[in-house]
Amino acid sequence: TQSTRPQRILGAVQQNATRGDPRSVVRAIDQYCRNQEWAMNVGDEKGCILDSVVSEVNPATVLELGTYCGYSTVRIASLLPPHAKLITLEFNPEFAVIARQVIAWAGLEDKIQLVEGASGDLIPKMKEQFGVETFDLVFLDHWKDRYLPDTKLMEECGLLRKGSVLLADNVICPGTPEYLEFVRSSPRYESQYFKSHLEYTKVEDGLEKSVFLG
Ligand SMILES: Nc1ncnc2c1ncn2CCCCCNC(=O)c1cc(-c2ccc(F)cc2)cc(O)c1O
Ligand SMILES: [Mg+2]
Repeated sequence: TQSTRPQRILGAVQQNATRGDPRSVVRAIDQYCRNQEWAMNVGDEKGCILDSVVSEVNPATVLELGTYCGYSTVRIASLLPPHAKLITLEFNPEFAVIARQVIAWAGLEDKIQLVEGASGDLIPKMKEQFGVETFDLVFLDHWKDRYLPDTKLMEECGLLRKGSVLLADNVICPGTPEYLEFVRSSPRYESQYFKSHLEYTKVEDGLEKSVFLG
């Protein structure tokens, strides 16, 4: 039977990456997606910007919206301090099955909790079900029309504190116009655009970093 793209990405990891070596997992996925077939990972160019923001924030708690195959999940978790935790939400069960195996190959199961479900349903349950107070860093990489409603939802649920950092992928391509307008005009956020390119292409895209001011 025909394999799926996420299954082929997992195969590339298992063939080319070293178990327990997260950076080799990231490299294997980038090489596969650049040379064999495109996939919607944040990729190596935007990934370097992601790395610098993660290192700067040095977060104890991270929320990722949209896991896909776990590329950015592994990339972020590989930079976290010892007791830090990353919760990643994935809607698609097929993607979740693959992401769990990619995360296991990287040896990062202890830092990462993958939860299946829609962000709009799970965000209000974060405190009671996952014992989270607030998130130091949120990486938004899910449905582009959910970035704004979910940001408002996180505020309402008390999941953001003064200084929490939101980092949003794809603010140009596919684009998140309502979200951009909101974080750039709201007095409660300090935003900065990092110009880059859509993963594995020359098309413009970028990351928007927004600090919640409380
Ligand atoms: N827990 C949850 N709650 C809600 N939605 C949830 C979810 N978990 C998952 N999803 C649903 C996310 C579906 C994938 C989102 N990402 C994207 O749609 C995406 C698309 C492109 C792209 C660009 C140019 C093109 F020509 C084609 C595609 C690039 C990217 O970097 C992207 O991240
Ligand atoms: Mg993306």
